[in-house]
Amino acid sequence: MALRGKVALVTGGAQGIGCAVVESLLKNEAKVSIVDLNQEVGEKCKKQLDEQFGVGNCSFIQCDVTDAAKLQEAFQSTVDQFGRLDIVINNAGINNEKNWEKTIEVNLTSVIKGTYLGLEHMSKEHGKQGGVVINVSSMAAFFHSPHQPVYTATKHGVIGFSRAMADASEHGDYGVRINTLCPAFVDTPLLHSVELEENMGKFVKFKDDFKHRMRKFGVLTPSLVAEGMMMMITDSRLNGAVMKITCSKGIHYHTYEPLSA
Ligand SMILES: NC(=O)C1=CN([C@@H]2O[C@H](COP(=O)(O)OP(=O)(O)OC[C@H]3O[C@@H](n4cnc5c(N)ncnc54)[C@H](O)[C@@H]3O)[C@@H](O)[C@H]2O)C=CC1
Ligand SMILES: CCCCCC(=O)/C=C/C=C\C=C\C=C\[C@@H](O)[C@@H](O)CCCC(=O)O
Repeated sequence: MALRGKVALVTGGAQGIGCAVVESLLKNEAKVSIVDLNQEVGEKCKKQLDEQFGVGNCSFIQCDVTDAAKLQEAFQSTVDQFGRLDIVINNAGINNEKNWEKTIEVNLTSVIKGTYLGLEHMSKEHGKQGGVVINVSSMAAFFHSPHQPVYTATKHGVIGFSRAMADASEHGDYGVRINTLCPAFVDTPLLHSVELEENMGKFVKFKDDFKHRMRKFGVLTPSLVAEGMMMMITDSRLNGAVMKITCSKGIHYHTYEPLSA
């Protein structure tokens, strides 16, 4: 499955799920722009990927996705450097119930902004060639927990927004597919934040229940999540899809009842 000649932008691409997706994209000969808040981790990630895949195939742009101007610059810099944009993965996310307003800004508002910026650079309504947007939600949108009420709300929002935008894209003939990825627990640094009072606030007292769920439902690898992401990037039939990835059922799709009066 070659993506030779395609250009991808991945937010939160410096570690965790995002880094695994960046690696998969490079393995399939795409050019990739890594957009991440963390300068040190981002530069280390790019150095490693340059050694693995050769210089010139990926770039790192230090950017806080909640800074609208910086995010717009990151998209433009990507197009300036690689000449086009075909794939946008709005992956950056945090888990902070103390600073819950920030969680909404990163996990939902910035996903909306990243989707709209993707349309500016890919949609036929703007004279572009089309493309695909993958927005990262979570199985938390299907299995809520007392531990992370605002995180859960943001992930519900990502699904609702993405499905509505997929319909808008179809009705408006944008030529851009918009799909959602809902992993269960994944072995990344983010998962360990659930034990921290600085992240969870008063909800940290529920951490034992959360850890029980992790033991019950299992913990996925970032590489399996990247595999699911690549499926939604390359399957041109998928628009408005909601992919779930769990230990019990692997990669599968949520099915919705047909709309009826
Ligand atoms: N780890 C898990 O169990 C699950 C994670 N997810 C979602 O997957 C996505 C990726 O999460 P992980 O890889 O687990 O987390 P992670 O913490 O390992 O990686 C997230 C990356 O996003 C970056 N980031 C955070 N805030 C940012 C900002 N304001 N601007 C730019 N970059 C920013 C971080 O620097 C980091 O490199 C998130 O949306 C998360 O909600 C969904 C389900 C389960
Ligand atoms: C800080 C990161 C927190 C991430 C939180 C998160 O993603 C929570 C996930 C919660 C639940 C996962 C449940 C998985 C269940 C499956 O194993 C299966 O039993 C569900 C079957 C139903 C289905 O697949 O629709």
